Amino acid sequence: MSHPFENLPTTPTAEEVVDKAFSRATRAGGAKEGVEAQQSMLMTASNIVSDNLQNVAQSWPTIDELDPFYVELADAVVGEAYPSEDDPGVDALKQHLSEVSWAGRKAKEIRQEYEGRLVRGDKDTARKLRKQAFARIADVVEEVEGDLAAVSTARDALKGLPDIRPDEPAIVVAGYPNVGKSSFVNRVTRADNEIASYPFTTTQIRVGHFEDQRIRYQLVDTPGLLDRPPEERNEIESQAVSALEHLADAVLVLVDPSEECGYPLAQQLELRNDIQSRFDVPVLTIANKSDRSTDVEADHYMSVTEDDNVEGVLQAAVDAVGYELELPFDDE
Ligand SMILES: Nc1nc2c(ncn2[C@@H]2O[C@H](COP(=O)(O)OP(=O)(O)OP(=O)(O)O)[C@@H](O)[C@H]2O)c(=O)[nH]1
Repeated sequence: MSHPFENLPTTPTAEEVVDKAFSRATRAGGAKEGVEAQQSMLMTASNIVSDNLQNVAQSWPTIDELDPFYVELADAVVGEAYPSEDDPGVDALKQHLSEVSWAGRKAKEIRQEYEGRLVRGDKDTARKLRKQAFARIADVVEEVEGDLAAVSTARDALKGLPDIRPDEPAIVVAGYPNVGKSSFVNRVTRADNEIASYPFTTTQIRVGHFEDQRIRYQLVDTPGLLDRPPEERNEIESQAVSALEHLADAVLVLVDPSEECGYPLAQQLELRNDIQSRFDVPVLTIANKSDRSTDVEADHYMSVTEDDNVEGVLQAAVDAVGYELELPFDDE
């Protein structure tokens, strides 16, 4: 499994749950007669409803136990998927899941309540009571119709998350549009279609991979997130940036001193300063397009299109990550 939401099963609709429960119940009842037939129908319908609804809730990971990167990212993704809720995000999702679970338990309770009464009556009374119980079970499922739909929406949105792993070293690439971020990522990650994109609000998260000393590194490009001043990010985008803070082991801020990208260098460096103050990991300033200009003080210079020092920058990024990962051992 590559991320905790990848294998979530499809969420049934309320109608599907009810249809399945009652059609199976009819079949089960057909095999028996009299009061027994009614008992069997009730039991089947109630079991199917409670199993299906409780499965919905149980198929989800316990969100609070996930890596904070996933919690933040899920919060942003679900927030985006629930535009009309007062308090969108994973808290709303948790609430929907708990309603669905409640309905599953309630279906069981209704069966228990009617079971005893069914045996005591004659055939006609049993039939009447069974119908009553069915109506109540159907009502309960209908009550969580919206919750099931919301769970389904969240599931679909989260299933498409890119394969980003918080337990693998991650180098985040930042910088204004057109400074050369995607040229860099494409240049250094293996070309075998490894770049996975995830459309996210107005933006994407792109992940590519490379290996160094048998360690797999993730190179995360975030066009639309870390490519403009923080005040221009909406709430959901800011949250996605918080997720990246949990993920990043190093950040490469690409700047284009030639200003061919269309943004003044001073503005690009301001973004770098903001990222530096926000991220708690090494942040390297990489001046790209060195074939055009080197007119800035940077940690490294490179030109992606000329292939100049691209490998050197990658090595510097790996070294920065290594420095981060080894820190705890240095304290001993
Ligand atoms: N001369 C020169 N041009 C470069 C260099 N690196 C990238 N470019 C050009 O700059 C333009 C933008 O590069 P991209 O890689 O698309 O930039 P980006 O930062 O990913 O842009 P967004 O995807 O919009 O965020 C392209 O036309 C590249 O060919 C370089 O080192 N030198």
